[in-house]
Amino acid sequence: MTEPLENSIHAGHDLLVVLDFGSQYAHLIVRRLRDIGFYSELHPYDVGPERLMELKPKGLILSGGPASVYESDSPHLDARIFSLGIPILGICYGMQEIAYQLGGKVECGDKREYGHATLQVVEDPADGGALFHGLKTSCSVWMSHGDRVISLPEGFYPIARTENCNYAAVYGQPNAHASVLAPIYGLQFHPEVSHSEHGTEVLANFCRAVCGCRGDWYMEAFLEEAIRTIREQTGEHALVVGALSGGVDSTVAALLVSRAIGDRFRGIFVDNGLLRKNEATDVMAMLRDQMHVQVDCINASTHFLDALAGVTDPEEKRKTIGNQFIKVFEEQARKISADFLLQGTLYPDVIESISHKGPSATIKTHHNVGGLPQRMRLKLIEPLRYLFKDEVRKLGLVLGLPAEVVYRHPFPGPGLAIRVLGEITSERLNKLREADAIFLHELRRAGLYEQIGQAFAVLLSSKAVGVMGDFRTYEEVIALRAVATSDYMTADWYPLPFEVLRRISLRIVNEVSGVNRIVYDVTSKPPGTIEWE
Ligand SMILES: Nc1ncnc2c1ncn2[C@@H]1O[C@H](COP(=O)(O)OP(=O)(O)OP(=O)(O)O)[C@@H](O)[C@H]1O
Ligand SMILES: O=c1[nH]c(=O)c2[nH+]cn([C@@H]3O[C@H](COP(=O)(O)O)[C@@H](O)[C@H]3O)c2[nH]1
Ligand SMILES: NC(=O)CC[C@H](N)C(=O)O
Ligand SMILES: [Mg+2]
Repeated sequence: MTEPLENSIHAGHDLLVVLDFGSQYAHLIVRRLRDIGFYSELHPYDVGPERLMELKPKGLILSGGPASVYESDSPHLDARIFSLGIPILGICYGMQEIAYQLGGKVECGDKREYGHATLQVVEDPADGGALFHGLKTSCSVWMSHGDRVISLPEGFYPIARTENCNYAAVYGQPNAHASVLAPIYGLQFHPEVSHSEHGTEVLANFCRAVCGCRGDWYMEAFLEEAIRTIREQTGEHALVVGALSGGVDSTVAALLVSRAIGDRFRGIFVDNGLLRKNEATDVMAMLRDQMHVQVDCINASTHFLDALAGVTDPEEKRKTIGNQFIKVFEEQARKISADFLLQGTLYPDVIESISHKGPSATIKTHHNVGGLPQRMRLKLIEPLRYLFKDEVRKLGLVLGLPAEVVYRHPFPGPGLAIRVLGEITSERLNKLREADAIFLHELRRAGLYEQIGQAFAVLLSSKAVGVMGDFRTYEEVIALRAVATSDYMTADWYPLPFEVLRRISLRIVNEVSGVNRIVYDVTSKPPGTIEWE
């Protein structure tokens, strides 16, 4: 993701660069730092000193990683980086890499160490104490390693130990080692995980006391800068078009652009006939009347439903819907001669695309508008490109977005089409809409909506026999799905109270005609996915 600095937000903030050696916690480090007010970005471990000098970070953090430094194909830092005069903090593999490169020794330990350990800060002979300044001298930390440093490079000494690890934290004095021009710290434990007591304070000490960062990352400041950048990017006259779904990402992106350029932003909300009950009206009222965004609702439901007639395969549904969306967007953009396209790309999408871990298997083709730019030759605006979802939510609140929009459950682009299993007809869509509305209403009434990551009803593709008022029925089955999740990558089914389930089940079979049976989905992700198709 090498891109010109003037287009990014490095320029305005003290930057900390985290170099990714493949740890599953690498982006957690970035998130922790941002949470405590220090702007940070993830870059690949082999970014090189030239690019780093352009980025001008005030500090470098080397992440952990699955490899062992002494193996032949393990990832290594360009050694010139040690001489850039930038303070460095190595975490786990990062610390082992520092030792390995500067003349210390790392070997495979006889005991692996996972989980809690008690850290003891040791007597400090010089000035390596900045990292633990103001903290207890004994605290609990979280370890996850098999290798260990057995001798330190010249000019380095230990500043903390645990029972199994003499070098749980180490310090290298500037100039004590030939190629070290700024302070270097190493931690064998993981300060970024919440199980490490004082982990956040250790990171904060590194940023503030060692690197001299001011802690200038907060949403109000970001908002002002983002608005300025969008104005510069779009000039005086250009029009920007953006697809809006009422979901938090596209709504926050649209508010930002509207703030910056007013009615030169034109939002398009597509009623594709696959929306939830009252969704088109509610979303339009929120965007237009409440948030004063210029947005048109395009009713394309006949096109979508016609195209979906007879389609039952989940991937074919997604493709059909994606094509229909593109058609609508192209037509609208042509009509108003827009120059820019707004997209709600988030930082995890960017990280994913630079990951050196290689491509992963396609489970589902998630529809988004990513297919648009090449075909329309519109220039892209992606104001949320450096933000995580929780930062987008914070920004939404700063922009005055009501909490119910900010904390709304996500809703997939293909909508109810992937929740009506099997054939999609208006009649079946309507049954699902009614059942889904009852489910969500009862969750809100029971005060459970906010605790659940996502909840919805699914109309199954098989029918069930039942008895209603002495008559035999043979009707549709509804499955209820509610999951607890923070990132939607993994999820657990939510243990809804029996009384709530009982009320929902009773209401759906009584109020939605053509449905005679309700089941509750008790599958986590993995092995299930959140949606059924
Ligand atoms: N009905 C729609 N009309 C116009 N654009 C849509 C519609 N549904 C989806 N999109 C576009 O597809 C993008 C991807 O949808 P996605 O659901 O991933 O994000 P979101 O709706 O913005 O946020 P959330 O993840 O909270 O639902 C949206 O940001 C929006 O640009
Ligand atoms: O915009 C989208 N287009 C899609 O095709 C799509 N499929 C799933 N989802 C949403 O992604 C999250 C994870 O869903 P899965 O566990 O089903 O993959 C959940 O939040 C799902 O609702 C989609 N969103
Ligand atoms: N978590 C890590 O960074 C592990 C580093 C190295 N692979 C070890 O086992 O010690
Ligand atoms: Mg959505």
